[in-house]
Amino acid sequence: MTSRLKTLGEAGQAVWLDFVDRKFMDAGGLKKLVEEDGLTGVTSNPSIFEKAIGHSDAYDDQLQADLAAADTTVESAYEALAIKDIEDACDTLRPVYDRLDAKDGYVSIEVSPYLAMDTAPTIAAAKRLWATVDRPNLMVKIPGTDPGVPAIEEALTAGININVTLLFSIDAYKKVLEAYIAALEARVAKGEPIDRIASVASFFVSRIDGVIDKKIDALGTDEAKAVRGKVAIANAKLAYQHYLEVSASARWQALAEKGAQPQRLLWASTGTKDKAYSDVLYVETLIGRDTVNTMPPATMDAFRDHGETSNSLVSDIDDAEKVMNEAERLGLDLAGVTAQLVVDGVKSFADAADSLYGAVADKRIKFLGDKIDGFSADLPADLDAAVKDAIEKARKDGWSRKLWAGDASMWTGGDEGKWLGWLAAARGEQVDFDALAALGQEARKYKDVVLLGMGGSSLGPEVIGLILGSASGSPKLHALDSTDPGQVATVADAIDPANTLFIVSSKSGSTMEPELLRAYFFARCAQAVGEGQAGSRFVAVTDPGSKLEAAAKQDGFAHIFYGDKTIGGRYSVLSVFGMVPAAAIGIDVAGFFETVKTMAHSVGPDAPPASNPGFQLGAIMGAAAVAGRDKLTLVPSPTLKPFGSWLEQLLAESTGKQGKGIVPVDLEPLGDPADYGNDRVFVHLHLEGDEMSADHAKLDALKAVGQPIVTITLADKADIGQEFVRWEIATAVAGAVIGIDPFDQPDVEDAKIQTRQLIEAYEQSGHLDPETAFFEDGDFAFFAPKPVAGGDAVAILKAHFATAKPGDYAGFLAYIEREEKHEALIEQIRVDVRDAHKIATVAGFGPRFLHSTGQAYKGGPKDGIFLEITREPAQDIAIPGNRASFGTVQLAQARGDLDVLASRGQRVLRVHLKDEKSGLQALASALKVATQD
Ligand SMILES: O=P(O)(O)OC[C@H]1O[C@](O)(CO)[C@@H](O)[C@@H]1O
Repeated sequence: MTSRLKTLGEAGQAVWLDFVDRKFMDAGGLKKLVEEDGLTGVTSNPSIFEKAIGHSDAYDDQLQADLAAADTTVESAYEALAIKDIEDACDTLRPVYDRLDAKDGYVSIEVSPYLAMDTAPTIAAAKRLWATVDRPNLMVKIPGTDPGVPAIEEALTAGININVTLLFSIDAYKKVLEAYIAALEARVAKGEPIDRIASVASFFVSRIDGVIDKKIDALGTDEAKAVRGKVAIANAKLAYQHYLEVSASARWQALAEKGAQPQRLLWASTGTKDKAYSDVLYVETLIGRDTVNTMPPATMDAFRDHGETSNSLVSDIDDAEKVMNEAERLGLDLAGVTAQLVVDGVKSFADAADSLYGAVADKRIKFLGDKIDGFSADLPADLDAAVKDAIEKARKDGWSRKLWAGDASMWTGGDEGKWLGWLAAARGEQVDFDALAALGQEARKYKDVVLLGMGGSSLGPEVIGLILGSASGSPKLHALDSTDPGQVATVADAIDPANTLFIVSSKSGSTMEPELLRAYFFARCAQAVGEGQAGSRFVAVTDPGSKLEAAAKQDGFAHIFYGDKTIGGRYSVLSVFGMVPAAAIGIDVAGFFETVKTMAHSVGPDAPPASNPGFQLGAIMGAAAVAGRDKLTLVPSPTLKPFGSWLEQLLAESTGKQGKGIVPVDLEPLGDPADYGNDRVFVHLHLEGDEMSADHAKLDALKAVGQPIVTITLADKADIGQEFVRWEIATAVAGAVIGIDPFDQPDVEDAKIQTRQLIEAYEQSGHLDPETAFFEDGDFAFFAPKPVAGGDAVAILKAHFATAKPGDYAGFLAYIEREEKHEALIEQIRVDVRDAHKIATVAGFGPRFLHSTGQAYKGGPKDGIFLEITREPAQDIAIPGNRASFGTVQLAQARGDLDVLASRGQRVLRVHLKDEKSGLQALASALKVATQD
């Protein structure tokens, strides 16, 4: 028996299938429909692929094989899967296309629904899909939105077959038909053929009744009920009347004579949703010449079973008009409904795409295995719920796309969009791999590399140097980010200036410390190799047009590497600021980016927040900070211990402002559950193979009492580059959740100004402004804007920390040399204070931390209790061209810092150690006593 579906074809209506699925096609389902039911086309949309790919394993083999061949973005991974289905469908329909001489036999694939409101990217996507599939019976589907219409016209003009989707109103349809005609006319004007350009205008039917019928039910009157289930059909019939009118016009006839194919109306959304209606309602009522009905499988089965064909589309047109008039009289607002349906349609396809891309992103990460750093989170229920809310908000607002598009509305709506150059840098686009490889070769002639820079210009490269180390035969890296005379001397003594490459690194090119350090080391180098030769051993890394660039040119530096002004210092590690020093110690930067890119692909605009490693972490950090868990406590495994110093700056400078933000806690040894309050999130960064069983036991204990623990695992230390990307994205996201601009640093500037004033006064007078200790003994002198009561050092220290309350943190700001013995003593001090007061502790060496965590201490939450530590340097170092020595500058920095901290309402006390050698030990002992009992 002939299939009833074939009778539709006889009536001039093409039967298409609104469904794609690999298993169905592999089993020959599509071919069978072509052969037995006269099927002549296939349509797909994001919801269809979401059902096919997101909920089945039929695509896993291909995805795994694709990823093994080459990693790629989520969107490309998805497209490869979808395109394979579309190509197969095109090939199955190809005999139909050939038999009907291009009049039918088409298969549609939709451009990304995220683009529905963007003309230019839609055009680009249409062209890309057309070229990739490269089959004449492909149709690219573009929404008929206002921004979609010009894209449709341009794509058609370029010779691409177009299925216009999401049409609900006759007005929108009219514009689309006009665009089709204009495109054909444009081709004729250019002398291009038009006979094989095909287009359908997909008019959605049942969705209209879905909304209108609800309104009718709400009215509840008999006259309203009389048009129930009729408005969508009437609307479609009148659209067809417009088609007929235009087809009869002279303008169309002129094109038809040149072989133009009609742009067929395609009835979409023809599955019956309301069980009260016939399951073939939206097929039987809309049968007419030169149309298409694309049906979901169930509707197709129903029609095959009991559908009746008649010339329905052109019958009862008067009735259709009456229904429309009645709808208007009843105030059903069809115009408003159809406009809203477009918005809802775009949104529902975007939602489907979120779920589809999410499924692909999750599988991609699973199949990448240990090529991508692992991530898991154990969160208490309340935080877990807040994180899920933040993720859902981010998804609904399209943050992963907004971030990459530079849309500042996800933050404060300020100038955030101008500071996103680091995204391209994460894809390796800021650096010139060949130039870096050449530098790496050149640097092999040196024994050491000394990097002079602060904050973002030194911390990232230092982390790379410490974790990855120099390649064999390449120089050793010394990052110098201090004015501490002891620290400067340590580096100066460790190197031979004649056998050293100096990298002076400053984005702004005007930061005081690298300027002074450059003056010092340039003079030493000149002394060693002769005036005029020193420049050849110096490299500058700076943003174009900076003062450092001018100085480097003047002094004949060997190279100047230029940064990107749209990247802030703390986000600059994957630009020249991190990569020049990395190259200098022999790291293969191009190879390094292979692993970095895997993470960059994972956090792209096409990775929805729930499946995006950067957003997952950022949502946790942001939601936790908002809930008062604002002390992000890093627990690194031994090899990864240096990472925190880079991370501290990123988190603190980005989020710590307007009294809000995250206070990073690095290098505080893990304690027992009783040592912590409710203000922490622990992030365990683990390199497989690193031994830390004692810490694991402690983390398990913390987990057991409901402390939030995030675990990040690296299979190889070379994968540390992925963490730069993950944390940069996460920080930007956390900033959005917290509600601040993560790219400015408003409070660091104040300490710099304060310091400059002190130094300028010194340059004039030869001494720093006098200051008076409020208490002094043989070991210490204490300074504070408000003296702390107490008869001796222990009592003063005790009184200072006695103000601690839950949620506060103690900060130890040490303007002394950063070396092992000092680090160990500071660690001891931190543990004593933490265990005594149950508060988080942070520590920084000055002036290094000023360009890093200093922002959060000044601008972030006002719950810090700071102890600043200064000392009398045993040996000071003069700076060429300056009256002030390094020791004086450092002291001025400490004083400026203290003043600004105090002015921001933080509790501050400065202890000046009289004896450089024994002073810190004496302080640790005093604090031990002060924190006992
Ligand atoms: O690279 P530059 O311009 O010398 O800045 C160094 C550091 O100083 C800061 O501006 C803070 O003082 C950081 O943001 C930056 O990373």
